[in-house]
Amino acid sequence: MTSPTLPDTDGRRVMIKLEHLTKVYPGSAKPAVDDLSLDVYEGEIVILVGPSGCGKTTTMKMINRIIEPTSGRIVIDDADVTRANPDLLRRRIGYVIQQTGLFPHRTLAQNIATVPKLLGWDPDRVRARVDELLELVNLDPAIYRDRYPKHLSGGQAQRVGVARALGGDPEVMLMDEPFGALDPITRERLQSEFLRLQAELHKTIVFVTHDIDEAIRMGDRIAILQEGSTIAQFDTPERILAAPANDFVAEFVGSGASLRQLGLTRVGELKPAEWVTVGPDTPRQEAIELLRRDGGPALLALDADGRPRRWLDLTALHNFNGQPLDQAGVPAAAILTPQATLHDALNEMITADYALGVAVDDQGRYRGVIDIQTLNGTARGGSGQDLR
Ligand SMILES: Nc1ncnc2c1ncn2[C@@H]1O[C@H](COP(=O)(O)OP(=O)(O)OP(=O)(O)O)[C@@H](O)[C@H]1O
Repeated sequence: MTSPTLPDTDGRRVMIKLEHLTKVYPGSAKPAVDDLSLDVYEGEIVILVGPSGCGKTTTMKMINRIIEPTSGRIVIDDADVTRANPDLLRRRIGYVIQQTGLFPHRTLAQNIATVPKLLGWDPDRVRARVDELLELVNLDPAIYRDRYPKHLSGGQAQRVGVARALGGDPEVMLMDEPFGALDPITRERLQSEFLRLQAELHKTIVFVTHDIDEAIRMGDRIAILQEGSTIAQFDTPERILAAPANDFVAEFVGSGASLRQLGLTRVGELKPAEWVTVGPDTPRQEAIELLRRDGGPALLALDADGRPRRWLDLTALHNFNGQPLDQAGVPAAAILTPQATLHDALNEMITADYALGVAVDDQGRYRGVIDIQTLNGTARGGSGQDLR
């Protein structure tokens, strides 16, 4: 696939272009998909999210031509595939669905080998690819290669579904509620695994869900659809949460939007506020004066390596009996690594002694504090960084 690029206004390459796509099922008065136009950039995950029956699956099935559009055009990698041979097209598109669609009477290796075989790869290359893909989705090939789908848990079957879709190394993946039938814990694990995989593979992905949390977690951009696959808003998760385009989107995103927004920001992205700190060898009298001058409720004692250890209030300092300062007072909880989200921060802070999170670097060294104003500022769409 070495065709000329098709830049859009941002200069990013468009990999999938839907133009005025419409589907009217025979006997239906209303289109299931009504004049949908949408661009998907190379290497991004676009989520289609919307209420049941709004036309998400119909849209996906049109992209890989399981369903023929009534009108409109589909362009993939610069080629108009609206009239391309559907069998050839499907070898270039990985398709993952909720029910996995694995062939029950074929081993997992045979399932995963489906497209590579159709592509005419030699048996050694197919075998190597199957093992590589099983490993990629965290299933040991020695154990799983010769098993049958019925021997798998839901999560494992879904992993094999992903491996099979990746078989021929397609540039485009269509994923229709791939994790929809899994319990919440398995679902979150597979979402994380898939995001890690995508960070390596950079596929262009259209992903359908009706779960807004999944959309926010997985999407580079989210198209919120109304009936007839009409786009209510097509934007990044951050902007959809911060500025819903209309009442439909606001209602769909729901009352938890502010909390969800906190899940999008990592502590490492913020400049934490300063706090008064002391080291293990700071003399007690100096610590007391520091705290009095600061007027705050407590000092943060760091150890010799600069890691936060204890909170020291005036009582703790007065009761001090000579031990190093990083062993007095109460333990510093709510320690936040750069990878922690502000949602994690809130969770920690509400049970901490001083309702403060302590931001540390990757080595656990003190960077500053995160307080409720930081969270408030982020939830309200500001920087939330000027705190005290
Ligand atoms: N084969 C079909 N024949 C006639 N109508 C259909 C057919 N398949 C889907 N529809 C109708 O088209 C509309 C869109 O259906 P579609 O399955 O695309 O929606 P969806 O958004 O994927 O829904 P869900 O989230 O429930 O899977 C619905 O009104 C549905 O009843």
